Amino acid sequence: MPSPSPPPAPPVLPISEHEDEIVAAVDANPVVVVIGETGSGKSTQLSQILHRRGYTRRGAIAVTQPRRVAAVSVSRRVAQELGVPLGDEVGYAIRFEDRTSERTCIKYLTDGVLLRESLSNPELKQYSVIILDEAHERSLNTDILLGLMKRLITERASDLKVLITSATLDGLKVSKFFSGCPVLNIPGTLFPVEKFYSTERPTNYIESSLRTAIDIHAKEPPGDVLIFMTGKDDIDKMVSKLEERIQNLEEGSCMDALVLPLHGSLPPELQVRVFAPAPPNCRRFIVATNVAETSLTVDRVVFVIDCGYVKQRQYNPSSGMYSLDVVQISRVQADQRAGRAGRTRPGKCYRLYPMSVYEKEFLEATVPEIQRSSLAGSVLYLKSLNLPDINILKFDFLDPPSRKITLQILTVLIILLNQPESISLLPSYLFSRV
Ligand SMILES: Nc1ncnc2c1ncn2[C@@H]1O[C@H](COP(=O)(O)OP(=O)(O)OP(=O)(O)O)[C@@H](O)[C@H]1O
Repeated sequence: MPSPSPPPAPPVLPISEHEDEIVAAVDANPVVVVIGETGSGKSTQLSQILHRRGYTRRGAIAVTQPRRVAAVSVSRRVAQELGVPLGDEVGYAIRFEDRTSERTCIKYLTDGVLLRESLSNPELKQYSVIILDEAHERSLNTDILLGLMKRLITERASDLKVLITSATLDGLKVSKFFSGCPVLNIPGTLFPVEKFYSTERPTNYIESSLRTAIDIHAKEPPGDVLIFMTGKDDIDKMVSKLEERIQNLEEGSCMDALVLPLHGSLPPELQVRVFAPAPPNCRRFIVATNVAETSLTVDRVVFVIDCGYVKQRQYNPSSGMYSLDVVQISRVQADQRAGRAGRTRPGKCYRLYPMSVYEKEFLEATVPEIQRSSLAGSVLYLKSLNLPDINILKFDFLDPPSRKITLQILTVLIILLNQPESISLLPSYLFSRV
């Protein structure tokens, strides 16, 4: 049998050049915030650095990811770099799938899975280090984990280290939240990404993305294309139209092409197709939602097309309902999207909006989920997690809701539990946003 090919040599990434500084900060502090540009090596290298420097002797390292596909793909990459089988020293745990073993000392998991683990083991004693990666996404789960970490570092005084990492998080705010913990800024990316802007917002971003994709295919050298769409419907439309237009190109005028969708409701075995080797002389078009926005490295992606929109769940206080709306992305999201190119070679990002829109209309960062949710919903969610010894009124949020309203919500929820018919008598502000 042929012997397996040796694992690729780990790349020297900006973060690796700061190894001593990172380890010194972690040695000396219970919490450290690491801000590093996209592609600098936060997701794949921090866990390996701390493993190398002895932090897994007393427990495992947990690294949270906001999305399942990222937990799977990053753990696979780290296992490959360390030359170990996935599920052994390096593994992952996502909803419905646990690929870890007794030997696992670096575990990638979604923030939801870590929260569930904290129900059965409130002190999370199995971990010596917890890394909350991509914290800038500010999902409700991340915000709850930040509060839990604050409590844990007091309870587990000297035997737990927490790292909070992000490409763009407001480091000072998080540092203040954690009593002035150090913030390490790691400059540098591996490869440059050239950005191109449209002169105006397209009236139809699907059509505009299609034209850009075909243009790249016809004129640019080999390299895969990652196209950001807002949701499954857009993706399905885009995939079929793109396949049709590629077929209509003059035979022999372009290399072969393969179009692949990537979104959260795709079964895991179809999601991971984007990481499989491509057929030779073939350009792949990966049409994705924001699941491809953070932590993901798809080897050979050289071109990114960013429509500038995202589908976001938000609460509407006047109707008392949640809706999934297509909204403008934030600058942080735009930079994360551009950062998917230029990871393994120089890249290009086509932004289907003018630079002035990026600079003046996009929000700096995505509005935290807690501020897009109904306060009653968030309180109920926190209650439903059934976290031991949690007093919701005292729960430490990075952006805490008002104590007065939280108290009213709790009172109302207790009343509703006993008299559900009284809901129509309640003032609507109780169900408004945090
Ligand atoms: N699956 C992979 N195949 C090839 N190279 C990879 C892979 N995963 C990571 N890399 C290399 O490691 C680099 C760092 O990746 P990593 O995910 O650790 O960065 P990051 O700082 O967490 O980025 P981001 O904030 O954008 O997620 C990539 O830019 C790329 O060069």
